[in-house]
Amino acid sequence: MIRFEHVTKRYPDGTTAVEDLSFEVAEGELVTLVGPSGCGKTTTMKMVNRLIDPTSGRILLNGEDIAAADPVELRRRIGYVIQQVGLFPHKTVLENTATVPQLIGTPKAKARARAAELLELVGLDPAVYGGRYPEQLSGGQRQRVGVARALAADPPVLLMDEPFGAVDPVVRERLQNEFLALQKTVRKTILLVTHDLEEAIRLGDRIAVYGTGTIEQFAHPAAVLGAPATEYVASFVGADRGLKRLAVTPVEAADLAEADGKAPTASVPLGATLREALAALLQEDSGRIGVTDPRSGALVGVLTPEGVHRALRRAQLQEA
Ligand SMILES: Nc1ncnc2c1ncn2[C@@H]1O[C@H](COP(=O)(O)OP(=O)(O)OP(=O)(O)O)[C@@H](O)[C@H]1O
Repeated sequence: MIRFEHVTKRYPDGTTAVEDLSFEVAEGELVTLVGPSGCGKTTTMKMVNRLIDPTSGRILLNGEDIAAADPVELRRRIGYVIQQVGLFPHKTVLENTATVPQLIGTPKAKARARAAELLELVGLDPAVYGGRYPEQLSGGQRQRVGVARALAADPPVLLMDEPFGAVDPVVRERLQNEFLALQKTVRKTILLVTHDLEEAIRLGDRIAVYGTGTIEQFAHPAAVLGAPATEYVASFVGADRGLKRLAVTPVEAADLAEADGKAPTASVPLGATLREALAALLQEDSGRIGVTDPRSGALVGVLTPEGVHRALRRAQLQEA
């Protein structure tokens, strides 16, 4: 869906923001870009909707080189959510949400009906909040409006730059969870920038861990945590509670998929830690291991990297 091919961006002052980036985001996938300040995340993102053009390399959207696309037309297909939300202060919540559909010619009544639906979807009752102005909302509510507005034109692709950055940790976590539930329904192709590893792990189907201007590892969250590709990723991840969480979180029945077909060769018992399970999983070319009943030894189900990911998310929620 979104494909970077050897993309480099050098700013006129000589700063190389990103160098030789190549990666692909599949349709319906949520990829988080994580890394320290100044590593090139925002530059990567802004090249997708042509707020910035690459110095070399190319970016394909659905196989089409975006360098040939009309930027205005391109941005209609790509929703953009930024930390400072950028709501129009003199427009109501409903008007703000309906802005893009109206710009592209959706009749006013229809655009507003759709806006009300979306507000409902992001957890804001349109009857209560629709008529308010942005300054009459909390930070978290404003961010929800930002998400609703980005979804209003129903773009297949969403770019989100620290979308939950400006709120306190408790609200942030709630917004993240609501957003995950929403993504299950809308299945957009999403690139989300964050400097927060916890957020990257919780939200990402896959994570791109940035060094300086390059991606050090692009992988499933469990692989980033369990098998960091470089020393740099290991130290970035090591500073986090993620690895410790692997060591203290048990494999539960809810994390497993059904054991159909051939039984996996390796297995761990239910209740083994995620770290043990991940160690076994990383040795298995099939990408799945069996999980057995600790007493009878009977196969209970199979564990895949997605199961480890689910278990980690569960553990994070329990800690919250
Ligand atoms: N217009 C510009 N001109 C020159 N250098 C720039 C410009 N914009 C960004 N940079 C530099 O490019 C590098 C990457 O910046 P970018 O904003 O992409 O990083 P980031 O990872 O998003 O950082 P943050 O998390 O702080 O937003 C930084 O060194 C930054 O100073």
